[in-house]
Amino acid sequence: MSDLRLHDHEPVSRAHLEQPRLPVVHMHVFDPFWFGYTRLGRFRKTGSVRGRFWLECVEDLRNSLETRGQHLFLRFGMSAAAALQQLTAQVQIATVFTFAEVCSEELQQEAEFEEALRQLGGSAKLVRCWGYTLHHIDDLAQGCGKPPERWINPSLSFGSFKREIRSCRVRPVAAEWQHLPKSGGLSRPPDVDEAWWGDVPSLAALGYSREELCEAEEARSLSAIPWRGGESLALARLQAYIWERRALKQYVGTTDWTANGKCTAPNDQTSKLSPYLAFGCLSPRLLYWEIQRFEKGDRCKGAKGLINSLLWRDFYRFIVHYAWGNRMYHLYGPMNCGSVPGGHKTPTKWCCKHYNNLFGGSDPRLWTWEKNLEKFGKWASGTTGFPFVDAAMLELKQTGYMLHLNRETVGWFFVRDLQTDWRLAAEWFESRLLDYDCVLNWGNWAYFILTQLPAREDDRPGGGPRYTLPRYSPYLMATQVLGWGRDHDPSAGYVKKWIRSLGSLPAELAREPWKLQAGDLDLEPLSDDFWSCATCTLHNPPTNRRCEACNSRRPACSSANTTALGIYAEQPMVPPPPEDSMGLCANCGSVDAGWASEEAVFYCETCWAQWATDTVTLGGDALRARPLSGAELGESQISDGWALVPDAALLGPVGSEGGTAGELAKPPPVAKKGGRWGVRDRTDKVAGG
Ligand SMILES: Cc1cc2nc3c(=O)[nH]c(=O)nc-3n(C[C@H](O)[C@H](O)[C@H](O)COP(=O)(O)OP(=O)(O)OC[C@H]3O[C@@H](n4cnc5c(N)ncnc54)[C@H](O)[C@@H]3O)c2cc1C
Repeated sequence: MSDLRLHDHEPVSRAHLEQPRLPVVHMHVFDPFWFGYTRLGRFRKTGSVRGRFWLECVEDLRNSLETRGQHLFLRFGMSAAAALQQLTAQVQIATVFTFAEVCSEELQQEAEFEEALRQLGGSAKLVRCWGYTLHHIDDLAQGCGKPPERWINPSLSFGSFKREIRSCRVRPVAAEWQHLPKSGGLSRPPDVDEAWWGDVPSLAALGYSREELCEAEEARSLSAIPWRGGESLALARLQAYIWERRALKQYVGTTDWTANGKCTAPNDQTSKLSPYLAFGCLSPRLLYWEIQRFEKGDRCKGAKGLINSLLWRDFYRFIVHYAWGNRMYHLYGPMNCGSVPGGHKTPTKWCCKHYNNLFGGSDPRLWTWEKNLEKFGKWASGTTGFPFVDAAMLELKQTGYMLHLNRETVGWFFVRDLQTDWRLAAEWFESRLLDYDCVLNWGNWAYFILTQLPAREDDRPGGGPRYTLPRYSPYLMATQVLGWGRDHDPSAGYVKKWIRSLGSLPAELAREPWKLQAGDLDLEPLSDDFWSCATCTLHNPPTNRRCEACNSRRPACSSANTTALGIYAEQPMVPPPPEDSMGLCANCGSVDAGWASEEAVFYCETCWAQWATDTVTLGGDALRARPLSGAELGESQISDGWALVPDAALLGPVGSEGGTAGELAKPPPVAKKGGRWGVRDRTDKVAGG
């Protein structure tokens, strides 16, 4: 069983209903592959916080089955194919019902399992059922009026997907097998010794170290939501969110970034159901129908917002299945694989538009994609010097959770400002996220984050003068880092929660500590209060070092304020925008807010925006005019990625957190399975429901 629930579970329903006279074995296997290491960064594939959640889900499932007179066949330390062999020593298998997979590693395991089943001889067959999505794959063709292969292509946008899927129905929740009477209705389990069924393993038995066990333990006390796994808790959370707290009215949606105050984790502005959806403890269809039921009595914008979020899940799952395949893991993104077999030869219209977006975006093929472990290490360990980024990364590391808003912020900071191979960051998320889900994580990185690269003059395809301004700002480019910090964490409560050393600073300085200069900590007062000038008595804003009227210095403060700021006493790893943002624009001559270029020439915001618009207009044609040559896109560079980096180079400060140096130097188990970094050019068929 891969979706760890009993409601709306097609494989379980079909196993019980289609051959009611045959006994049914429910099986779950903890394959060591998932507890190994990621390919590039050698991080634990399943961090211990998620590992513990997984065990809780399985425990809950086993209990639910037992209350219905059923058992769960459990094995760990072996693959599902090996477990199948143990199973066949006791029972004869007629049919195996399972969920269809779409990502390469899961497909690889599915293929191994199918092969093991085939080698058993006999007539046993594997039936793959479609699960996971709100819309059933079999309904797409009829609902949308054309076969999905015709319209789901690598450059399909979410907006177009939504338009197409609008007329497709959502099936009712399939709960039929649960309603069968306990005796007589359900198929019986096979008659074998109790010990044979196996037990839920401990984290230690799965190979986690003592430090990792402590980490999992601590996460619960640090997290705003003490996550526990299991279908029962998922259903309780759903009930509480929709019916008890009627929280749909407060839902603003993960991508509605204009709604302020979203980074206080316990609030109801998002559902916090993602770990349950990721482990399949909650069916998206059950959630959908509950939202519809709520809407009948109480119409609200939040209901549409939450359904929209579920459509994002569908979008990624279907596009990976039909179009992206392994291109999702490509350095240049799934729409822009260049000469990769099956990839686009030239950028599509969609990607030109998106890579030249509002932010003056550029084509990822033109980037050097540094393999800079020092930068990555600072990002992952929450020591970039930008508190809004660091707080989010510390929350992820210590609890396994991060709000969508923060995922975007740290992601954009990573690609725009650190300009390091984004796949390493995606792997860090893979390891750490409690709600990790292959298509959602890699899909969001590839579709949402990678498309936000800023353009620089050097990236200009075709040469010749094109931009009105010489270069993009040398300063922090991910505006979310400061802007969203101000909007969503006005009191800096979030930042201070995760970075204790900033606790005594006023909100603005806690968010932007570089505004403190040498000697500032000796000045009075460091609070949110205005301070009055000793010379002229004017009340000055808390961040002013000198009086606005007479230029006198702020009075000295008591020693209580001289907290050790650690890394925040220094400049962050990317220069923040200069404090004084007013100046004479070198382009239009006005005195206005703006910032300087890398050549230290000042331009106002309007001219920068105009430059970005010109980039959008001109970028597409220019890119199409000059497809990159094979020489620029060396085949090995494309397919090998970081595999070209010697093992030793990967042993950085962050990599070493995944285990000892000795462990890290070993070839990762992932490599044996391969698959993920190749390009899959077929779509696997699944059985309809
Ligand atoms: C770089 C990056 C990586 C991500 N990795 C994951 C991941 O591994 N697993 C994961 O579940 N989500 C991922 N997301 C999407 C999103 O951030 C989370 O689903 C969301 O924060 C979960 O919180 P929630 O349940 O309160 O969301 P809600 O707003 O309550 O949304 C309900 C559900 O809709 C789905 N959903 C919401 N937003 C998105 C989205 N943008 N894309 C796809 N599905 C969405 C999720 O299943 C979510 O639980 C990622 C986003 C980014 C930017």
